[in-house]
Amino acid sequence: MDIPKIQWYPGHIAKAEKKLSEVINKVDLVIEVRDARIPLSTGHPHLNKWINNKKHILVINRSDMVSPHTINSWNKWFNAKDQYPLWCDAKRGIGIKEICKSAKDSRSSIDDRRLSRGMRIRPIRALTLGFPNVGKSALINRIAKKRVVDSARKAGVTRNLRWIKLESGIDLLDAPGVIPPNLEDQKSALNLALCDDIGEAAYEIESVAIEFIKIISTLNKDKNANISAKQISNRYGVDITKGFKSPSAWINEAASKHTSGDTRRMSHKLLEDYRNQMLGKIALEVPLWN
Ligand SMILES: Nc1nc2c(ncn2[C@@H]2O[C@H](COP(=O)(O)OP(=O)(O)OP(=O)(O)O)[C@@H](O)[C@H]2O)c(=O)[nH]1
Repeated sequence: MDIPKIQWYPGHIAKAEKKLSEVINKVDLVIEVRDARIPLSTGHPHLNKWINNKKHILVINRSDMVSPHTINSWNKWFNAKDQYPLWCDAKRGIGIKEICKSAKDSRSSIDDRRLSRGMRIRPIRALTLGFPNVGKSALINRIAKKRVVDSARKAGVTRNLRWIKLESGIDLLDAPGVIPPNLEDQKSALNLALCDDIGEAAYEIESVAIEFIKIISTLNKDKNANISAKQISNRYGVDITKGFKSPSAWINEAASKHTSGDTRRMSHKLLEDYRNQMLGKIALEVPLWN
């Protein structure tokens, strides 16, 4: 696949990664948050190195944005790798109880570990961590049962650490840890761009929109995703299911109908509609068994 180039600054990433490791060192429990539409692209290859032997809960947020069928397939895939993700919708507060219970359950092994190292027992310290825009702040607010962090604010890891006391003997860091996007893998970078996890300055919006149409026309061959292709065809009045020439021809035709022929504006509209769930539940990644 000819994936559009997505730019980033390596120096910026190295600095952000260093800061993140410093924060991780101060906690006992890492609540890693990923995006249900792209559970692999929102996982970072260095994460295991950063979290070392700390307790780790894998949360997949935005469960409302994919189908129950997709969630089932992913569960089978993760379980086969001995991983047990907890799915949630932090916007509506679904799945939060299970995350709190899992954090509470991890207390005893963290306490035992501290005791075995001759350390005092204290409330365990937890950090939510993940790529930009996966829903970390929304999750913190749900876990804390109050608004402690602005859900759209760009939270940094540099300011003073402030802990929120939870009822269960857990102190939760009020700022999320932001993982810098891993853009070496251009396929993941494209998925992150589609889900708005990378600033628009880093990519050419029209080529990303063309890739999106390519993905939809491929998904169209899968009967479980058929609804999305129909929904998109109906919404814009340009058929993506049959008589489909090429992704750029589709964008041109849609642009002539909706944005006075402006393909850039049409690309923007298409991606915003996807991100705002106007196009149905579309998973950009599905499990691949090898
Ligand atoms: N549909 C849906 N939207 C969500 C969910 N969780 C968060 N959002 C929305 O996604 C947007 C981003 O959420 P945040 O909580 O700010 O994401 P974040 O990971 O803290 O983002 P950064 O601060 O950029 O790192 C907000 O508009 C939230 O309302 C979810 O489970 N489902």
